[in-house]
Amino acid sequence: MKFPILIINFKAYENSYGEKALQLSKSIDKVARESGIEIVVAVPSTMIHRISKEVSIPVFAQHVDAVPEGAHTGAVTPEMIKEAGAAGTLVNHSERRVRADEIDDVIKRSRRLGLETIVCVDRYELVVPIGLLGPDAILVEPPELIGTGVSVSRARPEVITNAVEMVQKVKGLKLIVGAGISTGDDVYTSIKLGAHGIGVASAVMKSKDPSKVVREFVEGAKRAVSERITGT
Ligand SMILES: O=C[C@H](O)COP(=O)(O)O
Repeated sequence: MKFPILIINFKAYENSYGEKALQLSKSIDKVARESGIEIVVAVPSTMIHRISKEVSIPVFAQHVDAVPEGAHTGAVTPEMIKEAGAAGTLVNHSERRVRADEIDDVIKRSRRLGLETIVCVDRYELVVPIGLLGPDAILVEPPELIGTGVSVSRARPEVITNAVEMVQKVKGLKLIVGAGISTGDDVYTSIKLGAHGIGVASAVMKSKDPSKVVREFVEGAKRAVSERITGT
């Protein structure tokens, strides 16, 4: 992963699968290539193979099951998503919580397989304990703001500033923030406050013009980074 980063979680929206998801991924891929900003799409497991063959951006799973290979009907393991073409996986999303020992197992197995992990937590207090398990990034999202269009950067900026302080205690760990991110300004503010990127779903997936939204996000990220460089 390169930073700043935008994580676009397709969840199970009506355009998260099939031809619509493929076209959406291709349009996001184009924005990423034109802008040079890293964008990851987290897609349903059934779409990993199809999308990863057609785009150059990293394709992530939204979840994997921490079960060993064997008799586990319906399970999707880290090995399966790797073979399908995934570059990594989200872990412990608030809509798909798992136990701490499962988070640990998925992080370790993923690393052995060359998969990256982004572990979601619902509060900044978990950044250090979960970060010490060794994921590539932590995604902090207050659950009450998810899908509301009211962004964490506007409604709860202290979540970001506290998480920024915490993430510095874990060497190499990157901080992504999300919940309600809707505008380029939300992305700008999140990165200005010290996050390495943002996670988003509804603002892109429910938009009539998702590419436009993603372009606005990219502009927000670029503005924040250039101001950091110039110290403004
Ligand atoms: O994974 C993404 C988050 O749950 C954010 O969702 P949202 O952008 O719809 O608030």
